Amino acid sequence: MTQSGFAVNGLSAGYRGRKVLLDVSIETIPSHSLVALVGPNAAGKSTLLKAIVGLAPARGEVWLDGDALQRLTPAQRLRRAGYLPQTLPQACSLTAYESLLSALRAGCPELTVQEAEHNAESTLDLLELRPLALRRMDQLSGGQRQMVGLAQVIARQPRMLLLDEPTSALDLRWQVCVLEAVRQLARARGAIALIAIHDLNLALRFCDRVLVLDQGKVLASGTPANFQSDLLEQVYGVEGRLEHCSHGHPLVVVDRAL
Ligand SMILES: Nc1ncnc2c1ncn2[C@@H]1O[C@H](COP(=O)(O)OP(=O)(O)OP(=O)(O)O)[C@@H](O)[C@H]1O
Repeated sequence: MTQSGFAVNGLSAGYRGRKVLLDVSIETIPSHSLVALVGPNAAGKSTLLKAIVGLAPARGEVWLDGDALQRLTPAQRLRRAGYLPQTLPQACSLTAYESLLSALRAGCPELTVQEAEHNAESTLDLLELRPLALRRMDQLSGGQRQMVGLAQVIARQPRMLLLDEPTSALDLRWQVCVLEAVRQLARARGAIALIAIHDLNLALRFCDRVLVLDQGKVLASGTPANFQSDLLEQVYGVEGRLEHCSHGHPLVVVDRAL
């Protein structure tokens, strides 16, 4: 692959001989894009994100701007693709700002102090986190710590963002703020974001493409407008409908579990 963008070809991964991802391929995702990675529990979403950054053993090709990421070390991959795990950052005695700066210095040692401070401060502004800057991490709520974790990834300004359920601990307002901020990064800086997310309505509302993973395989991939309601039964085992809200956005309504 020589063009810019991100793609995966024939990626398989597993744990101790048990296969979890089976020959996953993702067509080229261009710059400026947000892609939602959806699917039921244990489908392999986290494993896919980890395999991309080299944190889960995998075979296959992962391409970013023509470079084969699988030939790089996990540390080198993490420089290109910022990864937010499902786990929250440590509840330590550092302030949110100190923890952000320290993650930034560890991840981007080439930055001067002024550059690191500038990146940290612009990230706090983007995510509206100034009010938390001087609060200790061990005195923040779970959602607040999740926001700081996201800030740690965004402040490094990676080409690609791999976010594992970045809104799972957040209330309605912060869920929207996070997705708007990631979309702004994609649109303004040309970043690519792959976001594992359970909330189909957020995925359909904010992402350019939705990738449905089920039992370790890509079952469907398309724009939100092409999302098929049959997938609700097939993948999630629920009876549901796809409606459109008064603003025209697709909306998933679940009637019952089957
Ligand atoms: N470290 C591990 N060791 C062994 N098996 C694992 C490990 N991590 C995940 N698995 C297994 O791999 C499968 C896929 O897990 P994964 O976390 O990738 O799914 P997921 O789609 O992210 O699920 P969820 O939506 O519940 O977070 C599951 O069956 C899980 O039990």
